[in-house]
Amino acid sequence: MAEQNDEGGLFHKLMHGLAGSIFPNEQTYRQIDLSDTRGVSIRIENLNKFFGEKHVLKDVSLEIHAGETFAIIGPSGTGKSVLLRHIVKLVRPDSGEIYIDNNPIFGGSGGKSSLDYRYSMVFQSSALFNSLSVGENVGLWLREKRVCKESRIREMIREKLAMVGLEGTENLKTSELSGGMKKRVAIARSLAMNPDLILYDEPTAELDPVTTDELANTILDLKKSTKNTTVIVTHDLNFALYIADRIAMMHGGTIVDVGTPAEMKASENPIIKGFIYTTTKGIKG
Ligand SMILES: Nc1ncnc2c1ncn2[C@@H]1O[C@H](COP(=O)(O)OP(=O)(O)OP(=O)(O)O)[C@@H](O)[C@H]1O
Repeated sequence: MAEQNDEGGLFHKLMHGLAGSIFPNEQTYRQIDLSDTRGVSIRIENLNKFFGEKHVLKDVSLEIHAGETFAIIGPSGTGKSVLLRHIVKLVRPDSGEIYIDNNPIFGGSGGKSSLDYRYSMVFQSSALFNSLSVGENVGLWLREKRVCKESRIREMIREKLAMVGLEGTENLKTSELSGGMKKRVAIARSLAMNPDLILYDEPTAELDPVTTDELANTILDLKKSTKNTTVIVTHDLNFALYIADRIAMMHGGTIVDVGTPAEMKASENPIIKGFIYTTTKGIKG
């Protein structure tokens, strides 16, 4: 499992199915203007990570622009999730740095180390609390941080559920939902904090093709109504081609290439061509 991070504890973050936020101190929570969301830029420089003898990330460098929907694709076990977890400081690199809006998050030299941006992560499992209703799950972070009055929290829960096409579901039991609905509730919960950065780890895992399409359209709709930066790790090539502004292909712990969906489809790189061929079973289109 991922390591303890230095921003308040891994358990606390995972408990909510989202990564929370990086603020210099707890007081800042009470001064948050939740209507003020921006997209953040991410610059990953020469990141290396070893697990024992295993060199999982090999000098990874990557730039993700503010407001972009960026997909990281590649076969299983190539380091996609490990890279994603570095971006939210669930894992520390052995060397290298990640800059968010030009601030080094691991405290390298040349910038402020304390940041004030909100990020949330939608985990593969959705990580909802079955004992809570849909609305209670969505409102968890807002209530815990007491960022606004209860009446506004209820309003925000309704707004976020509407954004993912689940209006009127706040009183449903979470345990009664389908996999696709759970995923959308998990997204609504992540949206509750109006994140500047939202990360998805294998969002289409365990979803059937119809539900995957619905999820893709939900994410595309969110792109129109939010300014945040979105990073998606997936091995679902078609999903990435459909929703991403740009895509990075990972293979064996390195970034093979980065480009728009059209550029990736037209790539002559044998690793990318091979991945497209195997995931589409050779079907052209
Ligand atoms: N905490 C850890 N301790 C030891 N090894 C790990 C840890 N986390 C990941 N790994 C290893 O790092 C490699 C990359 O894992 P990662 O989960 O990033 O792959 P992935 O590309 O996301 O693929 P998948 O979609 O199958 O998860 C794998 O070999 C995995 O076993």
